[in-house]
Amino acid sequence: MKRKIAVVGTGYVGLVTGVALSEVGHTVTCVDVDEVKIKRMQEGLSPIFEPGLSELMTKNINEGRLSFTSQHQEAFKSADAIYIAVGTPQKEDGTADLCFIESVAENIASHLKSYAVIVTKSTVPVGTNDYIKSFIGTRTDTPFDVVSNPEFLREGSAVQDTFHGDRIVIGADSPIAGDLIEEINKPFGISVFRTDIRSAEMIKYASNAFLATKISFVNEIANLCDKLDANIDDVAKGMGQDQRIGDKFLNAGIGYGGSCFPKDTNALVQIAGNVEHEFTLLKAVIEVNYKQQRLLVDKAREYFGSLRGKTIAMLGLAFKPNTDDMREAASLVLAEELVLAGATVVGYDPIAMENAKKVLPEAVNYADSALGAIHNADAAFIVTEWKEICSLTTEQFKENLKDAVIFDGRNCFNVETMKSANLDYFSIGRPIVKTQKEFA
Ligand SMILES: NC(=O)C1=CN([C@@H]2O[C@H](COP(=O)(O)OP(=O)(O)OC[C@H]3O[C@@H](n4cnc5c(N)ncnc54)[C@H](O)[C@@H]3O)[C@@H](O)[C@H]2O)C=CC1
Ligand SMILES: O=C(O)[C@H]1O[C@H](OP(=O)(O)OP(=O)(O)OC[C@H]2O[C@@H](n3ccc(=O)[nH]c3=O)[C@H](O)[C@@H]2O)[C@H](O)[C@@H](O)[C@@H]1O
Repeated sequence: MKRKIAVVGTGYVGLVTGVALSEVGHTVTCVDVDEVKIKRMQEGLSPIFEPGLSELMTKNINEGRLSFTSQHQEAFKSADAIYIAVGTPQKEDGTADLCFIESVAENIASHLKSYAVIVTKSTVPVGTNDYIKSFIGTRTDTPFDVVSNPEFLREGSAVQDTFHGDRIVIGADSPIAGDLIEEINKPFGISVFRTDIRSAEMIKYASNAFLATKISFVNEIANLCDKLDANIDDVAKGMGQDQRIGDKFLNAGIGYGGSCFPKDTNALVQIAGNVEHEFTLLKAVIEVNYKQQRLLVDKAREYFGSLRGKTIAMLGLAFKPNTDDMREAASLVLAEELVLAGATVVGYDPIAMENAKKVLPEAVNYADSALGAIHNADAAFIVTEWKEICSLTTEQFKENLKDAVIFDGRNCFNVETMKSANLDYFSIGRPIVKTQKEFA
């Protein structure tokens, strides 16, 4: 059955959710407090870069199933379900900031005129849905239910993940409300896991924390490989063939960034702290990632002796390929450290450049191509493994770089190829190729 749905918040999660729900036949109105964004979307323009999103958005607007408004009451009018997809950023102390959730709860309490299921897609600490329920319940007489439906999409493949996810988690204390959300999701054909609200909230944090743990673990193994002359490529392959471990999320590099792993791991440490549980393991995961994000600067400093006066080409600025999102990107940390060390930074990213200019240190310069960035630079830092960056050739590096040295934070290039091209090459947990200079 086709339903009428409101989606509150049109970021990576809200917009993709709204577009996907309209694509499977529901009538969706997305609401956001950002009027500039709403105007853009009303004109059929996506405010974010996400492969495949613009096309689906235009299609569903044209077919009359998808619309955008800045008025909550318009979106909520006769909605069967109201999806909350606003941000839950990190506060100074690491806890999740629920101010946007509260403001949506106020919006719902003021404008809810008929029964609706309120669906929380945002990542929220355990107990938040109970809070939303009592917050709204004490402010309106209109009946409603609350369901937790955490989101597992990844940026850069959000559309693909939404249509082909591994599972849909529905946490409901009211079976009727849970059934409605299951029915809404039926056209996706993805298996559904039903549980209670608090467990659903915990599944989201536990999943992100586990994936972050896998990354920090493999990075520590890579750091050991560096010291013991083993090769992380083969170590990860050998580990991954054990089905209990699995071969996904074992790519060593300069750590995890993005809008979720850093904030959600910090939030879970705080959530544990609130019930007097010291989450020692997760604290270590966070600490490992902190060091890992700075690793290329340490390696370059060791190589050159001092970075003062050196020009470093930073290739890739977004926190991962295929996104324009700069939140908690390793490039932020690296640029800051390089500038502090007296180096000149020339950045390049195929898509995230405009967003990068807003958040990277002012001293950073930009090139309009990868080749432009490495031209006359002393060294190249590979920060994000965009296809365009990984397909640079050894000839291009040699023709353009002054010192012909590459510090690869994403293990993009083949070690043997670098060796035969006579390039100095440092990656994470793989053999060093050093042909020209003595280590300082
Ligand atoms: N970005 C991601 O890949 C994923 C994010 N999540 C979670 O989903 C939630 C949303 O994340 P993003 O989409 O990245 O957020 P975002 O920050 O990109 O977008 C949030 C949007 O909500 C709007 N907003 C704030 N208050 C509002 C209100 N009262 N009414 C209407 N709109 C309002 C903002 O203007 C903004 O456009 C977070 O809890 C996040 O942890 C979960 C899975 C994946
Ligand atoms: O809650 C969220 O927001 C989302 O967080 C992550 O998705 P995302 O951050 O978009 O991207 P990932 O592909 O998970 O990458 C996160 C970071 O980990 C790094 N990473 C990933 C995998 C790997 O093997 N090694 C590694 O260093 C990436 O470079 C990136 O910086 C999760 O994968 C999603 O399931 C989840 O919904």
